[in-house]
Amino acid sequence: MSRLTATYQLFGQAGSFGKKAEGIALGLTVGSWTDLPLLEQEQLKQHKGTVVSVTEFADISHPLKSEQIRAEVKISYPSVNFSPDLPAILTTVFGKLSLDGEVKLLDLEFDDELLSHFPGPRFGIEGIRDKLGVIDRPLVMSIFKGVIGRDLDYLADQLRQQALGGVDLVKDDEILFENPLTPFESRITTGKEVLRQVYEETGHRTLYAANLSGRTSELRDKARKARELGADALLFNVHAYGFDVLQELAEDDSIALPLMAHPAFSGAFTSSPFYGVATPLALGKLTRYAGADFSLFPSPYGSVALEKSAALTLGEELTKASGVKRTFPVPSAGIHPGLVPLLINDYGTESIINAGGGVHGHPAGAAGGGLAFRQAVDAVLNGIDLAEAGEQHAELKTALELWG
Ligand SMILES: CSCCC(=O)C(=O)COP(=O)(O)O
Ligand SMILES: [Mg+2]
Repeated sequence: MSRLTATYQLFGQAGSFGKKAEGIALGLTVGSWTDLPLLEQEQLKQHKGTVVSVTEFADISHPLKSEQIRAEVKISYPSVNFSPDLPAILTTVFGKLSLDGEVKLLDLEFDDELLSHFPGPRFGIEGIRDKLGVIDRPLVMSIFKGVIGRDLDYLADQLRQQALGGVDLVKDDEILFENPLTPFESRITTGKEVLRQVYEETGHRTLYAANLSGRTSELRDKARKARELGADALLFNVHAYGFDVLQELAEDDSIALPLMAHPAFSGAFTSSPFYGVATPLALGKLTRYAGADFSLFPSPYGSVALEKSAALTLGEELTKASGVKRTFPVPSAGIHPGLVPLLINDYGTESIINAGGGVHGHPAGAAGGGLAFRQAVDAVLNGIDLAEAGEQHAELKTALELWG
């Protein structure tokens, strides 16, 4: 019988966790158990949650309640209890429970039967590399900045400068929504023309991800229109909408565009050490299962930093072998060329170096900023120290002087 196993973090008195875990396993499935007549127990057996393990960490006490220690409990739920979609799954394993004190959902393990309902990314790392024709290095992405209140000409120029810097991808900022100055459809058609011109002039291909936004009921039609207009990819604020909305978009054959998941709003339910959902599960495994080809997240070193082990586990969740294609890890926020060695060391070549301010803030403009990143990537892959590479490349040297 197919089952889903959830791992939770709890705090409490040593020795108290077995009872607590049993309460969760029953409370989220059949309710009471030992009070039931044998006949009813037999009828409900296949629906009952089961405590798989209880692990107490006697050496890790609660930072504010010293009498309490940390524990991890694993509970398995029969898949027959829920329909195979993330809203039903999340409500089963962490619905009412998420409101019940200091409980954090750390992980979910899907068996093969359940995973077969989650096709994952349509393109994945290999599919995106095929589109770009780049197979042997981390990709470089930049972000439109300061474009609210600006017109299409301004956007077109900013896009041209970024593409001339040799970046592989450019994404809208997640705060650029539908607006009269730069409507979604015009951004796509104008962007396509700008990138075509740059390709003709330089032979360099850049893909543009426009922000798919608006009411949920409008998204499918907007995304289909984007495809008709020749869009390269779509940015999506998945955590403001919900995983299932992403999955619907990813599975729709009439959309069939790469989808870039932005982490906006996720901090609201991942950041607490005591509550919510672990970051590697939310921005890693579930974002991948829901079909994102790219997952953006705060790197361990930039301006909005994630705790390092969570940031590394997140990257592993996106790329480790599983029944679905791999999602590109995109560690972001406050990234500048001096961080490229750390990023490649931590995330390897199957990742994307992504920067907004670190591209646009370059004294030689966005084109110089993009070049500095590409020079930093090439230096790292060739085993050359950045400072040494900076002696050969003026853009990199300037960036290192500015940001270190
Ligand atoms: C919090 S990760 C998302 C990255 C992002 O959307 C962004 O605008 C980063 O910009 P920055 O200038 O910090 O590179
Ligand atoms: Mg942004």
